[in-house]
Amino acid sequence: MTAPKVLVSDKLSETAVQIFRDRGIDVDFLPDVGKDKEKLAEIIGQYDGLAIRSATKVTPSILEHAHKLKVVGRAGIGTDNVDKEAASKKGVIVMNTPFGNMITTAEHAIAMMFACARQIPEASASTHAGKWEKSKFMGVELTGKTLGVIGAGNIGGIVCDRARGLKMKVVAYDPFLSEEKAGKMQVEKVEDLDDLLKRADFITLHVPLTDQTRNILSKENLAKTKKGVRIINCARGGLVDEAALAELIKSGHVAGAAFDVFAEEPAKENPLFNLPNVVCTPHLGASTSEAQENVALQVAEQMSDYLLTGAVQNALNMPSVTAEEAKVMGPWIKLADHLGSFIGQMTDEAIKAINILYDGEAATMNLEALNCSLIAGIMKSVNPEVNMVSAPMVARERGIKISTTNQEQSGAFEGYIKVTVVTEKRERSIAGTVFSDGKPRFIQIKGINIDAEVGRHMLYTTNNDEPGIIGALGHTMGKNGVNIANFTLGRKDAGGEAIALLYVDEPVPAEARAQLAETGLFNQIKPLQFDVA
Ligand SMILES: NC(=O)C1=CN([C@@H]2O[C@H](COP(=O)(O)OP(=O)(O)OC[C@H]3O[C@@H](n4cnc5c(N)ncnc54)[C@H](O)[C@@H]3O)[C@@H](O)[C@H]2O)C=CC1
Ligand SMILES: O=C(O)C(=O)COP(=O)(O)O
Repeated sequence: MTAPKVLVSDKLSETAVQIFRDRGIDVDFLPDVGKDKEKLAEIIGQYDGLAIRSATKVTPSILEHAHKLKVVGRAGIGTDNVDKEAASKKGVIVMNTPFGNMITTAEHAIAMMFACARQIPEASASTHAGKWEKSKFMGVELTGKTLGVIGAGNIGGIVCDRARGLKMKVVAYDPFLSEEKAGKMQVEKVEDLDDLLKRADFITLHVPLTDQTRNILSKENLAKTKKGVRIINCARGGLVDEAALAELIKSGHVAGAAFDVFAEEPAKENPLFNLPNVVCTPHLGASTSEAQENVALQVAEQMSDYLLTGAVQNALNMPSVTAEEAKVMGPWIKLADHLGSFIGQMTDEAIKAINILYDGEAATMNLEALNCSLIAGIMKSVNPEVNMVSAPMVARERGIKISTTNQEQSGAFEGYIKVTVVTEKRERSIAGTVFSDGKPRFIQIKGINIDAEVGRHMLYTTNNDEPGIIGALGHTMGKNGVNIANFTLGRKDAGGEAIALLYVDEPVPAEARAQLAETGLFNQIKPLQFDVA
């Protein structure tokens, strides 16, 4: 197997490069290429992985050129620079490092709050200029003031903790924050953003940029704030209406602002620039040596794990699979893919629903990952580009309802997976298990019990149970030079519906299938292919 190849297209710590190399991955460290979208589009086709920070924009047009790409790793938290929908469609996993820079960013928000409260940057510049303007820079204390935290997740939570240490009163607006957690954090949870806006002396933002949070501090909301408020944004540009804020600063309603992030970055011009008591930093929230080591190390480990073992951690568009799970579940993931593939190859009408039953051992596994594999197996027969990442989205787009049931061991097998697909015309089902040799087996088709090893090339036939079937199949394969590796038969009742599944060493040619059809013994003759590698 050739080594996977990764491109580092932003300024990551070289620790990442070392880790990729140590894990046997080819790596190109081109930290300026992320800013050059033409160059990135030109070279991205060579890479299995792309490691980025916030400068590289992973757009649909970049992804169009990313023919081999399997994973985008964000050494940091925010992934708003990655088009996750386009990546999912293309089957590319997007992962981030949700904890590596959270302390550093929270500390930056606190530093910005102090800087704004005491006008430190302007006072420093004035002192450097030899002006000694002692009376010009009158500040405010933080002790006893109310801090309004919008978004109390990882970073917001640390900011709350630090602010409590500074003896501030903290009110948090975060619909996903439980009363219990708020109680533990010693913050007051407000249900209504207006409540926070009216009461806060300082407001700090720590939400991701989404359709719900975009412009959360709109012109209208900014107007509801308390006179003399100071606003800190170390989360994302686009959360605050910068022009409206600039007007409120000029009018004296807002006493100051401290921004690390801007609607347009790199920010060369901005309505907030050069206003009194506005502190600006160039997206430095995560820029400490500690945080950069953390995120570089973590992203390189996560990407290497995925490329080398299939383990998935911190992905935004795929369920997590630990390295341990990847090892144990490997054969089951393969089985799920084969079951889906059987159904996909057999079905040529629109699928309405996929019902999946997990029994015994299978039910104890990471079912989300098994579902993804199974759905991918089904969808691949329509679109070979579909994989575990894109399959759920493709199924959703087609309006397919997916339901799963799990149950304790119910039969002779320690566990099995059964999938039933519902179309306009019929229901079709297949079940399979993994034997102790780690090989997936089909154990039931159409409710008929069988025991079939899965091969790259197979032939599936249905017939009425009558003499001559084995002979006809054996004779026809022999006549056409097709070697049979394994032959499985099953029937419902004597003389009733019967099936045969042949595992053959080469594809069964059309001529051989025509000869079988001519015998008049078969209701259905279907060549199948499975990805057994
Ligand atoms: N300036 C910088 O260099 C850095 C900025 N960031 C940014 O900081 C932000 C926060 O990151 P984390 O704390 O790690 O994220 P997180 O996911 O841990 O927390 C976000 C919180 O926002 C809450 N939330 C979501 N929608 C909301 C809404 N409509 N209203 C109120 N709350 C809502 C969520 O419930 C969650 O608790 C992100 O935008 C991230 O990109 C992160 C690292 C560095
Ligand atoms: O982690 C994040 O969300 C950040 O915004 C940090 O961005 P950066 O890696 O410093 O470009």
